[in-house]
Amino acid sequence: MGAPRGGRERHHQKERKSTQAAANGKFRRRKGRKDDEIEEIEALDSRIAAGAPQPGTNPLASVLEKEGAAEEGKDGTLRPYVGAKMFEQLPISDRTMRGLKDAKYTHMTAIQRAALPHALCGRDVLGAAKTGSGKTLAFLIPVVEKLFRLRWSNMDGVGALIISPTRELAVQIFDELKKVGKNHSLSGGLLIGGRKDVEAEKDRVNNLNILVCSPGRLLQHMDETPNFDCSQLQVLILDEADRILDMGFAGTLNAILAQIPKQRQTLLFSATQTRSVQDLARLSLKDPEYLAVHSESTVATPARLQQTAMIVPLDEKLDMLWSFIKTHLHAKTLVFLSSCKQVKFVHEAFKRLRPGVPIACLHGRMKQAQRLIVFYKFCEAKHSVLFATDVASRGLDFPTVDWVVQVDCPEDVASYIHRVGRTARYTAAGRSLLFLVPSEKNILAALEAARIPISTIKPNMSKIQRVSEALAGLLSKDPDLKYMAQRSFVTYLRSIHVRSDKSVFDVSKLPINEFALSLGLPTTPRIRFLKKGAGNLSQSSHQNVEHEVDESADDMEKDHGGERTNEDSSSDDPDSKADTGGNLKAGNKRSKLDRLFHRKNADVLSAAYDKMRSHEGGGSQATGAEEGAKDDDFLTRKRSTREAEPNEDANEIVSSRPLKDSRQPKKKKLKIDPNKGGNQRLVFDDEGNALPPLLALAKQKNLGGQSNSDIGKLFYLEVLSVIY
Ligand SMILES: Nc1ncnc2c1ncn2[C@@H]1O[C@H](COP(=O)(O)OP(=O)(O)OP(=O)(O)O)[C@@H](O)[C@H]1O
Repeated sequence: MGAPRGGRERHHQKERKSTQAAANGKFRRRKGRKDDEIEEIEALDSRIAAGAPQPGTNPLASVLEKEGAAEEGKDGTLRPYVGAKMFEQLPISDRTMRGLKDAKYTHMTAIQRAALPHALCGRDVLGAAKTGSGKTLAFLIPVVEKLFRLRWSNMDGVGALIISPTRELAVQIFDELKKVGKNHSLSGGLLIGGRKDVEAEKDRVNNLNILVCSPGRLLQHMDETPNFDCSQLQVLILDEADRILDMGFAGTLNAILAQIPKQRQTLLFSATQTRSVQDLARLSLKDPEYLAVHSESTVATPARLQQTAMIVPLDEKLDMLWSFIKTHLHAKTLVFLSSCKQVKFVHEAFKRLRPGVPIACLHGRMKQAQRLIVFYKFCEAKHSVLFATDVASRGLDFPTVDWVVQVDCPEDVASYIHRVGRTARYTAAGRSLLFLVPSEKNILAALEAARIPISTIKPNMSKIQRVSEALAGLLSKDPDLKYMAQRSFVTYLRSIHVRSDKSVFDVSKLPINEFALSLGLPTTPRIRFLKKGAGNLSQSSHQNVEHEVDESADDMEKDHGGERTNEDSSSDDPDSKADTGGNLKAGNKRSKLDRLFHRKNADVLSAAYDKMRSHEGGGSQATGAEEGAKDDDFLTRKRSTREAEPNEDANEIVSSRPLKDSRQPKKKKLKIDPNKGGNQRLVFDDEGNALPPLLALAKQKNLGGQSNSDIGKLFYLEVLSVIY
């Protein structure tokens, strides 16, 4: 039964009226929102212009009288912001402020206090600050704010490029961008090598406003993607610029710079600044503000980092590493080796020996999805050991790393600083241990000259657990493992051979036959590159010399030659160079070592070894490990060098945020807004193929209990996702 005709008509009229009223209301609300936004932008612009810091000054030197968010413009004056200590004192939008609050970012770190006032004014910045001191936010906030104040929309295309040296770092920056930008209606994308479906990216890339990229992939899009348009670009960010150059991306970077507008803002950040970065800055920055916030610091590494070195004969390195792991079963440890092949071998061999703690490896020859699985797993692990090459040394923010162990000596001081910087991040404490073979002792003087306080310690020999025999047993049963050991042996010697500073790296001083035995090899592999000019190192006189290791096999693993490729090549990775003679190039750079050592704006660290000893029982060290002894039993003090003031950084980094929070593992948030037009979330399967949207939605529902492959998928789900 229907309503009487007149009644139904009246009912429809009423419905139409209310729909129209709702539409008008919506329109008014939307218009109101727009007006509010314009008003907010005008207010921000005025405040930024009125309070701009003097060019050439460091805002850290100023102090704002009144803390907290005073009410804006009540008495007609515009609130100053130079010298601000809290984000809410800055002229930044309400949307960004809400994002920062949700992420529990309230107080700024020193580099943020120094760089943000200049960067918000649109100035170019060359920023240097210690590892773990918050450089990422120092460049992300200006990016988001600039585009917001320009009322950038999807129709405007690419407004900002953020270039990172490694894929993992790009992923991490993208995670941080999502926190800061989540309340903005800007879109962002992650463009990194190692994914097959570059075609799908090509369809979307033009609609995205902020691109976080590795250099190779970005240039690939610039060259191959029809209509890829960066002509409206407003901001360029170069994170870890010196690493981008060290990895051989100078050519790629030049090609990128040639294709973007000269009229733009450029921000360039790194914990270590080299001559090449200064050259790059001259080329790509205009009247930049040089902000080196820790240059006056008495130490160049984080204040809460306790650093030690230990002289370890080459043929005892694995015993020492094994003993360290066994005595630190309750720690989270990052172990650096110099090449992929060493990482692969040590990881595989130790895995078979079952140390009693989860172990994993990360290097540039792994498939991209696998790399991200390892990356996220290590982020979330409480007790774990990760064997890595320098692919993990820059910028990566693994939470709660207790120890960084450098089994192989870093190439230079900058490399040392970045490696140890994976621990003691933000306000956390951490420890590091450097193994040096006797002939590498000279690097200690260079580290001291670079204001790095490092104590020399010696192991407690009664705690040493030998592994060579166990390795020999494994290798005798497994030819594949034996081959890995041979290649690890050759690659290590080659890495020393190509380094130019012979006062530290002298292959002729190494006990190579003993080294081979220590890896479990019954005979010493023959090494082609040592035949000539290897000084007193004579392999041929040794009866145990084996057939030459087929180095051509190594060569076959070389990068595909170019810096750009769509596939899983290592083109975006430092390892591709490290394993294949790329060190020669790096070796040339070593002629600049002296200048590096005397660099003024490196990082900082402090921490007396005495304090380290008294630290016993704190953190998650080996206390309570059933199988192992305590670390302090294993490591004993020999000599202490310069000792820094314990709380040097206390005034520079203040946060109301509990320490625990800064060390929380990053949880991925997946948000779907089906009403959002323009940019669509792309979803890829394990092979990197794009999935239809509905299937993608179905898959996202199952992300609760993540298997390994789910974690890999998480990364792909976020490629080209929208920032809400
Ligand atoms: N203002 C802040 N308040 C609280 N935590 C912060 C703040 N700024 C940064 N952090 C946290 O400090 C840690 C280190 O920050 P970030 O990774 O940006 O350091 P970085 O200087 O870029 O280090 P690296 O030189 O190693 O790349 C991160 O976990 C980040 O979330």
